[in-house]
Amino acid sequence: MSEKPELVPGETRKLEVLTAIPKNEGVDSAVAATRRVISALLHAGDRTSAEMGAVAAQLNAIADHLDEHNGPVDDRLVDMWSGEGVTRHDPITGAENAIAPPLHLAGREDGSIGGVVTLGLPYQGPPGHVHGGVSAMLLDHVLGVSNAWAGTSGMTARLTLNYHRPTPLFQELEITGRQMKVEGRKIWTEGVISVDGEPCVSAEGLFINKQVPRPR
Ligand SMILES: CCCCCCCCCCCC(=O)SCCNC(=O)CCNC(=O)[C@H](O)C(C)(C)COP(=O)(O)OP(=O)(O)OC[C@H]1O[C@@H](n2cnc3c(N)ncnc32)[C@H](O)[C@@H]1OP(=O)(O)O
Repeated sequence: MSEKPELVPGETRKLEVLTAIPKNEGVDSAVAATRRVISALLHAGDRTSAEMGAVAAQLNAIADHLDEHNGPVDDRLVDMWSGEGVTRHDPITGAENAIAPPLHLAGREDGSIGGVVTLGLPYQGPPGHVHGGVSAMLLDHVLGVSNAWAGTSGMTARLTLNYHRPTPLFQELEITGRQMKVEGRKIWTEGVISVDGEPCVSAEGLFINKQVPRPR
């Protein structure tokens, strides 16, 4: 992940994609297929007429095949962190991560960032609505990327969530974030998840300017 230099007064940035663009080949295409499987399994449940024993055998065969060709996890960690720019593996935006919805984010000239995402059954909490922990995960990440976009990043020290109304599944959610203030090592950042312009969840984060070293 590259850090952007601080904006000087009067400087603006063009809109910029801040998340990995999924490819229709390689691991990205397999991950996209896996997301379909996760969703379809949850949709199926135990009342399905599908033969789940056969499904489990097929999926285990795929996992065995991948395990046979995978190297040590330490090497993979180095590989994950070797590039500059956006991450491809995180659980919110990662094109290589099947648990990521995935959310796509872009930086805006006014210093904020934003993106849209529609969440399905794997992210359900209350009936037909998004799990509160999932909203917190999305907002933590969006606040973190907002800091990267603003040029001063840190680790989450405190995240305060306000849940204003239930967040619906199967509807387009807009998620925005903005760095508000930096004082010494302390960074204050805010974000919101909205539907049809109405806020569902808002977040205030305190981040501390500290970086965990990359694996080498
Ligand atoms: C483009 C793509 C990019 C891609 C960008 C990808 C973005 C990913 C974003 C994900 C963000 C995460 O999930 S990060 C992972 C989740 N977070 C963590 O695991 C953090 C775990 N906690 C820690 O490591 C530590 O506690 C830190 C780093 C937060 C702080 O430790 P430290 O560095 O030793 O600092 P410390 O001296 O304790 O505190 C410094 C000052 O902050 C205050 N402070 C510290 N913690 C708190 C707190 N919880 N609430 C209030 N105040 C606090 C202290 O009182 C002190 O104030 P004063 O005395 O100076 O006034």
